[in-house]
Amino acid sequence: MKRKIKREFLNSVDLPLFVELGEGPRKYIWDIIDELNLSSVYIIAGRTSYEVAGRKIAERINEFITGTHFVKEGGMDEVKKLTVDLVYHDIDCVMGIGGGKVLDVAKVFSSELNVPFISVPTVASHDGIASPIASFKEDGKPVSVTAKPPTAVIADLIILKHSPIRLLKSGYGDLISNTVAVKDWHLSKEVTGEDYNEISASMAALPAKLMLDSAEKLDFRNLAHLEMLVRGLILSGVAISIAGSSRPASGSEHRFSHALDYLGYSNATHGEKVALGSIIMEYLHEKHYGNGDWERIRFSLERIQAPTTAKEVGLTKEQILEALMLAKKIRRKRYSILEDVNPDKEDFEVVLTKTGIV
Ligand SMILES: NC(=O)C1=CN([C@@H]2O[C@H](COP(=O)(O)OP(=O)(O)OC[C@H]3O[C@@H](n4cnc5c(N)ncnc54)[C@H](OP(=O)(O)O)[C@@H]3O)[C@@H](O)[C@H]2O)C=CC1
Ligand SMILES: O=C(CO)COP(=O)(O)O
Ligand SMILES: [Zn+2]
Repeated sequence: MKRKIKREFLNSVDLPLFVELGEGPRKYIWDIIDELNLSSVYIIAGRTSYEVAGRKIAERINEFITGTHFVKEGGMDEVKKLTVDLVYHDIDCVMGIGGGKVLDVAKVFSSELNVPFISVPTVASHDGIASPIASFKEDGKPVSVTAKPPTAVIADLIILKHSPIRLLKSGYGDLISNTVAVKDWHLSKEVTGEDYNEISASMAALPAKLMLDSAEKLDFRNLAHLEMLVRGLILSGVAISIAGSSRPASGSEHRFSHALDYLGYSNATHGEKVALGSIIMEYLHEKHYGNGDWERIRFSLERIQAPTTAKEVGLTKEQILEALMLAKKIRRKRYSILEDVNPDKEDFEVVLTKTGIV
């Protein structure tokens, strides 16, 4: 199969210019503002994240702040309203301080204004902290929106250490899901000739492997371990920018999670859903190509006390099967183990039983 190599992206990849990750990195905010020659920073935050991190940042850079918005529902409607309200304001940077909902609004808003985006995550629940992707709901259905990646990421490990543990575990789930996403991507390269970027794939897969290798002793309240997780999520975001799509970090396991969202099933977090999907899809990769170790994924999730069964995420067997069948119909162009093996409902039932998900 002759492959079409995409070369144009080499000159046009947008990557974060500044990444500050450590204890109390907000001391660098001044320097970043100075380096970027900014004068009017617009803050987007959540009520909690503002108290946890935003207020102190605002005090530090008070003279540069031109306004603050507290995210309500999130989503494209809120971005559109902000854009209409503020398009003629003097804003030369948007700083998002918060969880995924806040960062997604800030990311897309900054893209609409075409100004730099500074990402200040207060939770590390998924790889959106440094990626060019926002994930919104429209009429209750998930939609992925592509924006510009952050110009700077300022991740304070002390704040993240005290964030809800369930969200840190979700970050772990999203990161290890890259293992499956990259296998799907590689499979597609082999079967369909899809363009594949080794650097992007490695940046996504290696931190995921490191996490899985460390699962035995992982403790997210330990700063060194937490740093490994956050670094991995940042690299995952950069891998997405390099690939020009979420391909390295979103494969069949994310399609399962999107299907659950379409159907409106489960209140599980993004990371919990993609982690469950990873067990299922890794099983298929292992069974059909001997490429994978689904038990290792399940073990690692058990080890960090994240859900590995339908019951733990409030799903029935029928709901999971329905989502798996729907996952096959979503994003069909993104060739994966689902297209390759084309499992039917009975096949999926076997997977669910063998993996102990139901
Ligand atoms: N871009 C992407 O690739 C992806 C984006 N998403 C999107 O991200 C969102 C989910 O993100 P997620 O981070 O899980 O959740 P949220 O952004 O909804 O945050 C969860 C809760 O944590 C609170 N919070 C934030 N920081 C802290 C802290 N340090 N300590 C205590 N509480 C805190 C928030 O409060 P408050 O808001 O009041 O500050 C909020 O109530 C969804 O909108 C989803 O669609 C999901 C997957 C991928
Ligand atoms: O969650 C993501 C990557 O981890 C974003 O991917 P999607 O493009 O599937 O929304
Ligand atoms: Zn994800």
